[in-house]
Amino acid sequence: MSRKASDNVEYTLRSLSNLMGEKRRRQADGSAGSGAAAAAAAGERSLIAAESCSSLNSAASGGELERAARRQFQQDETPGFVYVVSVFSALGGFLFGYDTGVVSGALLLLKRELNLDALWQELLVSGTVGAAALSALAGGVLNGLCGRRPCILLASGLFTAGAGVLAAARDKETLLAGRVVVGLGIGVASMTVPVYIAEVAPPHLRGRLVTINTLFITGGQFFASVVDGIFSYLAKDGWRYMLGLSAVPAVIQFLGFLFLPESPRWLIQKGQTQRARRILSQMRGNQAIDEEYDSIKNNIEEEEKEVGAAGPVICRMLTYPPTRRALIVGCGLQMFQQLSGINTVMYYSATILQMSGVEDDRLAIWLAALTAFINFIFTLVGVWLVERMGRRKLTLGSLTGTAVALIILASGFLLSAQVSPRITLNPPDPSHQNSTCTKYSYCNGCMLDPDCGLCYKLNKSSVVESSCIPVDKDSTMKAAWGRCSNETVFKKEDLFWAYNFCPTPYSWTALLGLILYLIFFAPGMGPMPWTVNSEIYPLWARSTGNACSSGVNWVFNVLVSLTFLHTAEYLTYYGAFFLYAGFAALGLVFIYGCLPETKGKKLEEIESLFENRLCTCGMSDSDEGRYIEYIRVKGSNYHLSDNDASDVE
Ligand SMILES: O[C@H]1[C@H](O)[C@@H](O)[C@H](O)[C@@H](O)[C@H]1O
Repeated sequence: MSRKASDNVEYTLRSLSNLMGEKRRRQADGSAGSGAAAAAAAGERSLIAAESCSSLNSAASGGELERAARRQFQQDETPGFVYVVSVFSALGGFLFGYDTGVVSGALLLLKRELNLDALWQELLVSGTVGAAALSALAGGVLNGLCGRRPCILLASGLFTAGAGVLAAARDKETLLAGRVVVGLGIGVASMTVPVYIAEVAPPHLRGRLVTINTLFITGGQFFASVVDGIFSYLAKDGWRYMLGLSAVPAVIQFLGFLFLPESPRWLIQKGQTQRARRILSQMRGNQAIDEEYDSIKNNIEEEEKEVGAAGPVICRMLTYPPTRRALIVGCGLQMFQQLSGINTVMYYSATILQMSGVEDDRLAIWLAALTAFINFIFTLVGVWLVERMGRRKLTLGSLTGTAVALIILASGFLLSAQVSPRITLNPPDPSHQNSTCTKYSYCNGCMLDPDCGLCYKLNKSSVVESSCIPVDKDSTMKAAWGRCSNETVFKKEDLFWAYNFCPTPYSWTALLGLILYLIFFAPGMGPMPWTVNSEIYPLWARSTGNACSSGVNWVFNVLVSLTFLHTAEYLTYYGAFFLYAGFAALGLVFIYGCLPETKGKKLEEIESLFENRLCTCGMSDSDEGRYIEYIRVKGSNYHLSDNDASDVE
């Protein structure tokens, strides 16, 4: 991906002015009296400035300078080191995705082996997410005090220790301790990695490199679902492999980061300027770093003068309007990411697939891996699009599609509920326990009750002889008693068992909604909240800003996942998905009004985008639609889309 030198022509000042001279002669021959002719009377330096100005304005004749400058630019290779550093840090994203994704498969085995009740299953899932929320918040202070590198080392240490504890656990209490340790690692990694990558990346690649971190998150989730699928065949101790495997990338990251450098921006802030310069030039290869270095340094000095250094950072952020606005935008983005229901959709993908006619549990697990794969592949599309479309357009387009997909998904559930099969048989309970299952007259009620399932026959695709029966405590694939209690027997007798879904002719609508949801969500709403947050805060507020917004992400993650089943009970499935569609629509209004474009800008320039009132921030993207490229001509910086080339020397 590094920029390859297209040819080896060295464009010096002389060759550029020769180019200018030639063009001037041609212009004088053709039409006299151009603005360039006037500039010809002035010295060589101003001549070049005026010439290049007019040459860039004229699409027909300005091509030479632009091409020359572009060729010079192309010789500035982005060193592979930046990619190495980004990939090693993004392993934190991989572990975030893996550890949050793997638990659903592990629980299937654990609940049988360790006899886990619903409360313990819940604790093992939300213990991690809750710990992540807390440590993301604490990570802000750590990042500010100790730097990005020690935080990444700490996160990989926690991931390794957690994986070890989980793989060796003998009881549920130890498992919970391991999950909490892993959660602490996830929280620190989720807020540090995007910040670190944004701080080492050159501006034209920043969006892409930070988005790679989310690609690794979804990659981790996909890998986890494959591991779950494979080890689900191993009834004894399969969960130990599932939970312990994450130690491998964690150790790799830890070892790698022993040799990788600290963020140069953090070092400059702490006054370690020599080290910062050395690392910055390592990251920029053959490009001059003076301008970037000075701009970071001046920016820090100005920030200190403007905002002062007294008081806790969060108070200074809240009382200084540009950072307050940035914080609202950053936290809002993370909140709407979770409120549009990604984790519910992912978690319930197996159910949605079952609704659409996939009856085998194991097949549903593999199809859930397919869902995670779609999420991963379309995040890759986001990596490709982010520097082309920019953050704002990508997020707006993605959320619009997500809202439409949620409406389709909800309609699928609604249609299915409306044609929900009637319950026609009510066999007596042989155990004489009063189960709630007998009270339902339609499959829809039976499906929403986690204790019941539907046993039925099919007569040419219509459901007949249906009964709502308690589900077996050890396996959701069969009933506790009656016609559907013995899998091998009932399958031979053409009986079917539906747990968590109702067989209806409209189930494909929900499947269509699910696929569209992932296609639209993954390239934009998945990665952009992380990418944008890594860019919008000035250096003094970056750690705290990212800590708060990551904390918001995790808090809403827990809220949405924990409330889904209750929401579905009160509002039914379609009600829940319509609710998420409503949140997505609100998110659209928020993003349209408040999210400015940050593409191509230096981190130090971004603060100025938040100088206007919040609701007008979204309008301040004057560069939207323009392709910005900084090129260096003999050590100076030149902006191809600027008309003023007076700094070309
Ligand atoms: O950006 C990520 C990604 O979209 C994941 O798929 C999701 O599980 C996370 O919650 C989210 O923060």
